[in-house]
Amino acid sequence: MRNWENPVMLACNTASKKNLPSCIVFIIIFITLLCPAVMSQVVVPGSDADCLLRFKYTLANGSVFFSWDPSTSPCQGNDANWFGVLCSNYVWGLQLEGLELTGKLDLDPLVPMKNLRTISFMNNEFDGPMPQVKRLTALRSLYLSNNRFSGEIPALAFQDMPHLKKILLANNAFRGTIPSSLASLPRLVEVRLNGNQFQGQIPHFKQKDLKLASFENNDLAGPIPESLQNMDPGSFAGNKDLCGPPLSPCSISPPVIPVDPRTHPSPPLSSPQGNKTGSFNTIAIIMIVLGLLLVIIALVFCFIQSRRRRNFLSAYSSSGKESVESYTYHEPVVRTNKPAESLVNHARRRSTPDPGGRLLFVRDNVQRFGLQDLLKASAEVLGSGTFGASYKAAISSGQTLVVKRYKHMNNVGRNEFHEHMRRLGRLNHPNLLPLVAYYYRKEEKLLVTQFMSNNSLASHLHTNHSADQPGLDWITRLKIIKGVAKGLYYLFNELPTLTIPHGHIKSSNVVLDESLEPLLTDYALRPVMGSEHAHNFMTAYKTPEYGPAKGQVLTKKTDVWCLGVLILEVLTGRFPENYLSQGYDPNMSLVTWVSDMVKEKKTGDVFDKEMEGKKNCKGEMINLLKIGLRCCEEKEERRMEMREAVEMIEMLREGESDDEFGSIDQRVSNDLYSSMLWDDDDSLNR
Ligand SMILES: Nc1ncnc2c1ncn2[C@@H]1O[C@H](COP(=O)(O)OP(=O)(O)OP(=O)(O)O)[C@@H](O)[C@H]1O
Repeated sequence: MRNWENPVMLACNTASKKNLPSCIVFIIIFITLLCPAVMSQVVVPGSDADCLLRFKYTLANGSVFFSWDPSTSPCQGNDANWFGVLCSNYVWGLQLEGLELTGKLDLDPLVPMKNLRTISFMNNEFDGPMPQVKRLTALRSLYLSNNRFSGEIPALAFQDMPHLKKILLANNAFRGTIPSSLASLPRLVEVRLNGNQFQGQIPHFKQKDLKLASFENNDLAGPIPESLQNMDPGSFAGNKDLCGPPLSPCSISPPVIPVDPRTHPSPPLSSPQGNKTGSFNTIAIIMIVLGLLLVIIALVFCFIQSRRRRNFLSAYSSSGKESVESYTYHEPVVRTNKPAESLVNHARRRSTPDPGGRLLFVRDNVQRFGLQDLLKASAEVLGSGTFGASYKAAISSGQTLVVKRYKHMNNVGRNEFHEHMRRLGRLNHPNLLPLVAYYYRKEEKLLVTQFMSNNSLASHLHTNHSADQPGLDWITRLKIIKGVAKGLYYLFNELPTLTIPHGHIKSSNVVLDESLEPLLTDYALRPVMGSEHAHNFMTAYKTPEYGPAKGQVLTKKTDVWCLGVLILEVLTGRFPENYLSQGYDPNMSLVTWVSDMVKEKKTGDVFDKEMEGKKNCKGEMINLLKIGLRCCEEKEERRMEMREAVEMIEMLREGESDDEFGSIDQRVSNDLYSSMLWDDDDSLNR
């Protein structure tokens, strides 16, 4: 108070004795000027904003929420102004996943938020005890999986939570018994407790609607309650003392029947019957030993045979050494074309897929094949990317598939992985390469897609061209960008809860079918990707908003930036060198180069010299360049929305537009863009 009282007092002291009216005028002016500034900082106590800000201050590294600005409101209609907040006029959810948040989680500041229905803090590094949730009475779903919470959960932790339907606590370090209040939640539909150290018996879950319950990899014991006996046996795996359906029956020790020695006298030890039993036992033991020997010989034989096999498995294991360091994008398609046999010779025989495991299919309209079919197929290494290697495998049924091996998807539990894959399997768009099947093993995963005969956009843009292999012409490049934009827009609409719906947009993740129609690959993998690997290699993390100085918060506009870079790459034919370094480096950025060229009035020199068909298309090419640059505005608030970018790309025409600078020029004009002029470069008139 003192600080702002002083000028008023000072003015009034000087003025009051002689001129009271001027003092009053001064006060009015002062209040008029000060009030808006003060008001904008005022957050109504108990409001959503107030609760969220108080919650933010409890977080050890809450400073990452730079968008949680007290002078703005968390929601604007159904759109969120604040990062991680889910809005529908009011705040109904918080989704703060994969942000490396640490420390204890204190949810008390959120208690007054009576509309808060869902909270997710999955894939962080919170530790300490289970946060107190039962005062959040409106909660429908609670997601705390993949953190480091520990200790026992009090029996009544979930008491009086009438609406709670989904609880995910998987892959933490909770111990003690499963809280009884959890089993009594009236509307529970899904509960995941896998990957903890829960002990004792599973309580009797009474809910009729319970659809999914996972208890695997705990220390649970005793019979599985009758209410859960219809669940998948996999839900109980990894608890060595659990028994009863759907697992094997509990061993019941035979009842000890008291025997009356007068009615059942024991046979004498040296009776002839006893001798017969003894010799029978000896024969049985010999037979068992012989049987075991035969089994061992058969296993050794199979093992030797499998090492001789020249197939996908060999190629797979031979490149098991391929690491991130060996990734050189300068040769975008590392197409070895080595026959499988030569790969066998260099095989390091590292980990191989467990032939006993199963391929899981995520869509119905594909011909089924098994892991064994892939193992037998002749394989070709397509390349080794940042996640692992990709193999082309032609199987006997005639299908040609691509098997991509991911080594960095270990921060997610089995069930979440399965669920995410099923979610990807439901996506269906002509510009998305559909996931066909996948294989899950703890340390690595395989994703199977169809092989696309025209390779990747990267291979077309960055390999040497010749007379019989010319570079892509303008019309094809525009068609590709239009397809990519449509595919991205579909992802944005279908996966609205993902912070970065694609996350890894780059030209090698755009493959082309026989008519050069583009299909996006490697999309929506951030939820199942290890944090460290994602930060180091996914293109989303090579954008200006990501970096220690910028608060490290990615948003949907991160994908927009990557689309912009792809547009510039397609138009210039230059590879974005920044993708080879970690984080964002403006000095290596293609965006900086293009912007500088434009500022120097050399726009015409920006376009790929190998792009045919440029004649009479200058206006539309410049328009696409402008859209690319508007997608690459460093300040996110100036960057286009995906919807806007897609609409404008759709409006572009293959040929010349009515005026030289194109039909959409007004919508993308500002100082930089209006300085874009086409210089008279002969190469542009081809
Ligand atoms: N379904 C497919 N059809 C044809 N080519 C493909 C297919 N999937 C991948 N490729 C090509 O195989 C090569 C290796 O792909 P891979 O996805 O392993 O690495 P990348 O895309 O270069 O990098 P990252 O691992 O970061 O995605 C790339 O040139 C890619 O375009």
